[in-house]
Amino acid sequence: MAEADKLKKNLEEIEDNIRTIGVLTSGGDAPGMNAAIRAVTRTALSKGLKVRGIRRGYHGLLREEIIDLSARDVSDTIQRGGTILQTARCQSMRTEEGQQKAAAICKKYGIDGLVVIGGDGSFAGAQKLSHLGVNTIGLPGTIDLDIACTDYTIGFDTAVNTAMEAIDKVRDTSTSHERCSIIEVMGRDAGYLALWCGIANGAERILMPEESDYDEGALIEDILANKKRGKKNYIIINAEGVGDSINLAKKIEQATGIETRATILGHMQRGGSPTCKDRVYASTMGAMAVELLCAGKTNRIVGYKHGRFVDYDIEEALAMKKEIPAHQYEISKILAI
Ligand SMILES: Nc1ncnc2c1ncn2[C@@H]1O[C@H](COP(=O)(O)OP(=O)(O)O)[C@@H](O)[C@H]1O
Ligand SMILES: O=P(O)(O)OC[C@H]1O[C@](O)(COP(=O)(O)O)[C@@H](O)[C@@H]1O
Ligand SMILES: [Mg+2]
Repeated sequence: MAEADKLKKNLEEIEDNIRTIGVLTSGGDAPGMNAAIRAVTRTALSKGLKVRGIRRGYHGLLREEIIDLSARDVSDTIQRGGTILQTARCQSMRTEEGQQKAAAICKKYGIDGLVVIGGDGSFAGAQKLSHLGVNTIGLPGTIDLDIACTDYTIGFDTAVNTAMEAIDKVRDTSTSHERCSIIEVMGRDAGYLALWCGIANGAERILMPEESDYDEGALIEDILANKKRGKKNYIIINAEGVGDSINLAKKIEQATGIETRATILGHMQRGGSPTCKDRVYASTMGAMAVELLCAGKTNRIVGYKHGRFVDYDIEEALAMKKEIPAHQYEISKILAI
């Protein structure tokens, strides 16, 4: 048999081995997750596979909250925020007992390939399942953009645009009253939303968890100097992980005499209809996850690096470190003069 025919036959055999694909969303929800679920479902169905949706992440898997998904079940979902499968955080999945139970449930329901849409924590769970014999592929789904192996995560584009539009509105009133405004964006451990909004909204100062030991005295000085330069407001974008925006506003007002208000954007950043980019990239990644499973791959994460969709070994991906791009942070400071 010619090499090409052998390869084709091998691939067909591997495809035959995967009969049922499961899909779940885990960790914080993110706009575009539905586009990914839809793409996983329809790509798998188009290959003659069965698709099972697992509700409420690993929590639902352990409770056997498993439903069949048809092409129609994912109709009218690509434009919707949130996740139609619901999501959860699940402590017992962190234990060996929980992981073994989860793998046994996958086997019970014939799930031989599983797509996990979530962040680093969710991938750690996927890795454990892969070691227990369930073929798993992770898709990066988080508004935080804090996954090292990829330049893109599902939901970031929508969330950052939502936050940017909200901050523009706060800026209008802040300028009218010549105030200092602190706007708190999400990001427990990650400053990407803050950095991008800081640049996009022309903020005077960006506070990120990665640079959390900022000098409060220097900040007060800068606010006063900014006023002397003739600027009509002072916008601070504060990432959730840095701390208490309301308290900081009080301190600034006391020290500078400038009226200061804090706005916490909160969960509105996680909702809403996904942008075109989130729909298209999430669809591409969802389809790719199924292709990888059918090619016999497991323990992989799909990423987008240097303009291409790629896949990485989960261990390798979780070991990568991601840093806030220093040059972008420097640019934000220069542009604030
Ligand atoms: N080390 C781990 N081993 C197994 N499962 C994990 C591990 N870390 C997290 N998980 C599972 O993944 C879920 C989501 O993780 P979390 O860190 O909250 O969100 P994200 O996936 O967005 O980073 C956790 O609630 C837990 O069920
Ligand atoms: O909704 P919760 O449970 O309060 O979590 C808030 C956290 O979730 C996020 O929105 C998303 O984080 P994950 O995607 O890692 O779950 C963070 O920005 C935020 O700090
Ligand atoms: Mg996370």
